[in-house]
Amino acid sequence: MEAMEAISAVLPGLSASATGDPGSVIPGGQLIGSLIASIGLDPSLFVKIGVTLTIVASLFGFLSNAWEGITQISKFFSDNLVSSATIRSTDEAYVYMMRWLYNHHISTDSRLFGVTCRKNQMNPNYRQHTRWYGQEPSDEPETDGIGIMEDDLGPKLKYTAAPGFYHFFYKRRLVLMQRKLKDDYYGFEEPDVDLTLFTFGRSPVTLREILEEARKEYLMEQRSSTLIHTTVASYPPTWSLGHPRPSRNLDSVIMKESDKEKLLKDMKEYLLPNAKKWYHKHGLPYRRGYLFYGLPGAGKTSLTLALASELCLPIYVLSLASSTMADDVLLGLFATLPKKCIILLEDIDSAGIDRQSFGGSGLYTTIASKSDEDDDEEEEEEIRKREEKKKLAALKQGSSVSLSGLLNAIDGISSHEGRILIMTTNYRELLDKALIRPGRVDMEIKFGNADIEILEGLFKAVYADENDLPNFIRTKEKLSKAELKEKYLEKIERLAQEFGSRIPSDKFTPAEVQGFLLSHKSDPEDALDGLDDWLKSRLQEIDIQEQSEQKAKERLERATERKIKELQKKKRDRIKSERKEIEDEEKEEKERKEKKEKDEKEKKEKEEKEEKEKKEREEKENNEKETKLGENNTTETKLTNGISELKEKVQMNMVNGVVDPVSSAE
Ligand SMILES: Nc1ncnc2c1ncn2[C@@H]1O[C@H](COP(=O)(O)OP(=O)(O)OP(=O)(O)O)[C@@H](O)[C@H]1O
Repeated sequence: MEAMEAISAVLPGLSASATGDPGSVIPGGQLIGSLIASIGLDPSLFVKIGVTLTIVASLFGFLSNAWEGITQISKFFSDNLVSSATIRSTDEAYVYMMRWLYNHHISTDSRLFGVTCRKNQMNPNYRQHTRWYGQEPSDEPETDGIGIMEDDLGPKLKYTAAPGFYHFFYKRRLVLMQRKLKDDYYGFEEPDVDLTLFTFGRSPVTLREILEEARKEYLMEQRSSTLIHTTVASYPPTWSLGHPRPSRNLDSVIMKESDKEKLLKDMKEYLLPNAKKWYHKHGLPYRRGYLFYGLPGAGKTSLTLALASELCLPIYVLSLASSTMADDVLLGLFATLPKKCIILLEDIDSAGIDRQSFGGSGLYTTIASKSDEDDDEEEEEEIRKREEKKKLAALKQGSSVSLSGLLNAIDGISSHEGRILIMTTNYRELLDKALIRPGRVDMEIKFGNADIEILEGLFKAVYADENDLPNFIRTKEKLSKAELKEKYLEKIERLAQEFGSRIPSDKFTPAEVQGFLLSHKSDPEDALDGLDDWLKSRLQEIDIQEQSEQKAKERLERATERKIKELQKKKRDRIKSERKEIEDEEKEEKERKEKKEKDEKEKKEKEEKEEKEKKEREEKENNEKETKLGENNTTETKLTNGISELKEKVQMNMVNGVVDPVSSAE
């Protein structure tokens, strides 16, 4: 009964039916009521569920409206009352900011943090540059601004703020920071991150101050390093900043002092503030070019790096031997160079190799265009050069940069003024003259094997480090630090001279000698002790190498000789066959002429004969005619005479009356 009352409270129609009230509002209510009653459920449960659902629904509605309201308010705030700056991790400014955050201990000590021991974790773009010259990245500050330190066990962990919201105070102002992964990051590639800074208020001044401070701090730090830009293998290739390399002291490059001084003076003069005006006044493009040529490992790249450090210029490195390099790419890269920089063009001999090897234009066109009458010697020399070039081309992966493409890039319209161009090559003799003519190359520096001066210099460069006073000077005297240093330097000077005198001059590259010294870097005397063994083994190696090179050279010479002979034979055969052709032609011509003359003669004779015959025939005919005429005349005369006789006879007969006049006449 109680149940029925409850039901009737919730479902009046249903209860009405149940009680047999004909005024039931819900059809079937009676049936549902009796079903609920029959399974013994308390209908008030439904009431409670219904009420709860209603409350939850209302709460959701309220919350969603409240969220909407909050979103609107926050949007209003961010649109009107908040300033923000967003930096992508692919941008250089990101590096400045991350370094700044690291320096100021912001985000690295946050509760949520990312951890890695890998280098350059956050920036895939920059990571590519660590492959510069095949070297492993050093422990210099990385692109996400955090230096990796190593302990004895290996790289230490580094901490970065995880994606999310952080806050910090800058000049007593609250700054919010959000690190957010790019939306299209799927987890299997390196994450690209957006860093956004917010300040309250409509003025962006605080944010700009932070960014400017970060930029200054970063660039000041970089002053002690050289910024090296390389190309990224994207399409089209673009410049990208690699991780900075520690500045290289010019003194650490051992070469002829006079060359070094001359070069530095020239570059400094070129970079003087009024130099540009001077160039323009004299109608010259404001550019300067240098060629460093010679053996590999003799210091060309080292000198470039040291010059960049000395002159505080960034370096832009381009390798023409790279297979991705092409004329249009080169032009594009030159066009985007900054106003003052060093552009280092490596392996310039590889420009145009393909073209020359396959005889498009250039050297081989020149050969081809030479007439056959040229000196054999000259031709042999050209063939030799060609063989060498082919060999070289085979050694290198073909670059598709043509000579004209390179020249265009160097001093074409799109080439910026103000830059210093340094070209390096191991094969100066293979360069096109156009490439190294004055105006493109204003100064050349040759790098060769180490002579005695360089050997001593290399020794001193490794051991005479004033900051690194050695422990190998053992003396019982009590010496001050300065005295100890002097003594040490004196000793190094002596050892350097000994070192220089014991190594054959011009036999080893500076890189080789440096390699040996570095294997004894903690003790100069140790280096001298090990020198004989090293020299013996190296000289043996060099001997073997020279022998095999000699053999290869001889093989090449023999092959070249054979080729030259073949070509000469071909040439002789060709000349011979041409000569024969000419002779045959001349003979044919002569025969033709003779035949013609003969034919003409014969024809003439024939004509003459015919003429003669004709004449004779005519004469004969005439004669015959005349004879006939004579005969006719005789006959006529005879006839006339006969007729006269006959007439006379007839007349006589008539007179005599004997004959008929007609038959007598017949
Ligand atoms: N003249 C030098 N003075 C000091 N170090 C040198 C010198 N030459 C070579 N080295 C050392 O040898 C190594 C190779 O030198 P570097 O790369 O400058 O040679 P390179 O002439 O540019 O060679 P490549 O033609 O192969 O590019 C470097 O580690 C460098 O420090």
